[in-house]
This record gives sequence, structure tokens and C-alpha cells, in this order.
Amino acid sequence: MDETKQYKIILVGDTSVGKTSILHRLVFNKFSEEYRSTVGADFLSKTIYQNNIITQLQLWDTAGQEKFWCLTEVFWRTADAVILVYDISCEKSFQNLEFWYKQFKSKSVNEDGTEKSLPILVLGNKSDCQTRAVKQEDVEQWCKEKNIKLHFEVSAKFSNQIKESVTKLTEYITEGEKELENSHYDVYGEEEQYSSGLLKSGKKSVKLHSETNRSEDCSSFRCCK
Ligand SMILES: Nc1nc2c(ncn2[C@@H]2O[C@H](COP(=O)(O)OP(=O)(O)OP(=O)(O)O)[C@@H](O)[C@H]2O)c(=O)[nH]1
Repeated sequence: MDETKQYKIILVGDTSVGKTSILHRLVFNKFSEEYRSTVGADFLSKTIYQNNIITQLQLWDTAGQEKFWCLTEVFWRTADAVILVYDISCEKSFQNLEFWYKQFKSKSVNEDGTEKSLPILVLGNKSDCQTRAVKQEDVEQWCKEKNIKLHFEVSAKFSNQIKESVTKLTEYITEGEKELENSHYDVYGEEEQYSSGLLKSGKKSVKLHSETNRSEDCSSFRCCK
């Protein structure tokens, strides 16, 4: 019988960087130019079949607008990985990665209060934009400082590197687990199958987190869309 794994992955990043668009591309293979801000958090699910392992991803789309952010320690306690998203055409969205990094670090603690070390994927979205404002090497340097191994530039609009990056993150989580079990796992060479479906739409109560400041976000600059 196939083994089944379930992972909860949380996307965070400034408003308008394209978190919802990335998930819609990944799950429904669709893209919309329209912008509707996320309130609270929603999740979409996706299943990956790989090496007789069925991996069910619960992908949480969170609000980039601080006033709609409502993620508590309890929510983060069950997280298996985080995706930090910035917009390659908006410098502020990259600068604010530090804010998002600190936010989730402060929230993702174990029950005994010790820090949880979650796998992190950094995505620079809107790689289709002509107006680049964030240098790839600056992001690489930032990732290096934080010991983050996974960084991709992606485009939700043109479906560039979305599937690949999330698959890589899934492999990374699985590898980490296997390492703990001290056994080998071959992640390459098997066909993947993706299923989609909106399982739940959450409009959560609003709680303002103001312990760490961040710069003005992308929405006020209206970067490349
Ligand atoms: N050119 C381009 N535009 C994109 C891309 N991804 C998203 N957009 C546009 O950027 C805008 C914001 O996208 P969303 O996916 O709603 O952004 P979000 O990060 O979920 O925003 P919040 O819900 O406020 O946190 C929309 O107008 C999208 O059409 C992309 O890859 N390329």
C-alpha cells in the first residue's frame, strides 16, 4: 500500500506579491489579473504522487495586509514548512522579507516554547516583469545569512517554476524526515500527479500584530501586475 504523508505549508509575504496567484496557478492552473486581498487565511490542497508516496499538501494562503493577519502560535505549531514570497519588481517586498521571517520565527515555537526549525522556500514572484527591482544575488545573500537553501524566481502569470519550486520544497521536507529516520529516499524520476480543490475558505477574526515594523508594502507602489 502507498504511504501517505500530509504537510501544512504556509505562504507569507507582502500584500500584492502574488501569494494567492501562486496557489491558484499551482492548484487550478489558472491566473487572473484581478486583485482581491486575502482576509485572514484560506487553504487549498494539492496531492503529489511520488515514489509510492502520496503527499497531501495543505497550502495556507495568508493575508499580506497586516490588519488582516491573524496567525497565532497554535496555527504555526502544526506547520511543516513556510514559503516567503516577494515580488521581483518591488524592492520593498524583498526588504520586508525580514519582517515576515521574524514574524513567523516568533510564532513558530514548539509546545515547550523552543524554536521550531521549519524548512523555508523563498519565492521571487512576477519574474515575467520587465522592471526588475530586486537583484537575485541580494536575495541569495539574504538566504545564505539565514541558512535558507531554497530560492526560486517564479511567475504565477506564466506558470514559470511554480510546480518545480513547491515540489522541491516537498522533497526537502521529506528528505529532512528521512534523515531523521536515517534512511535513504530517492526523490527523482517519478511522475507526479496534482489534484486540486478548494477545501475551506476562512474569513478569520482580525488581530493586529505590531511587534515588528515593516516598510510600506507593494500595494502603495503598484508595481508590475
Ligand atoms: N505580472 C504578474 N502579475 C502577477 C503575478 N502574480 C500575481 N500577479 C498580480 O499581482 C496582483 C496581486 O496578486 P495576489 O495573488 O492577489 O497577491 P497576494 O499576495 O495574494 O495579495 P494579498 O491577498 O493582499 O496578500 C494581482 O493583480 C495579480 O494578477 C505574476 O507572476 N506576474
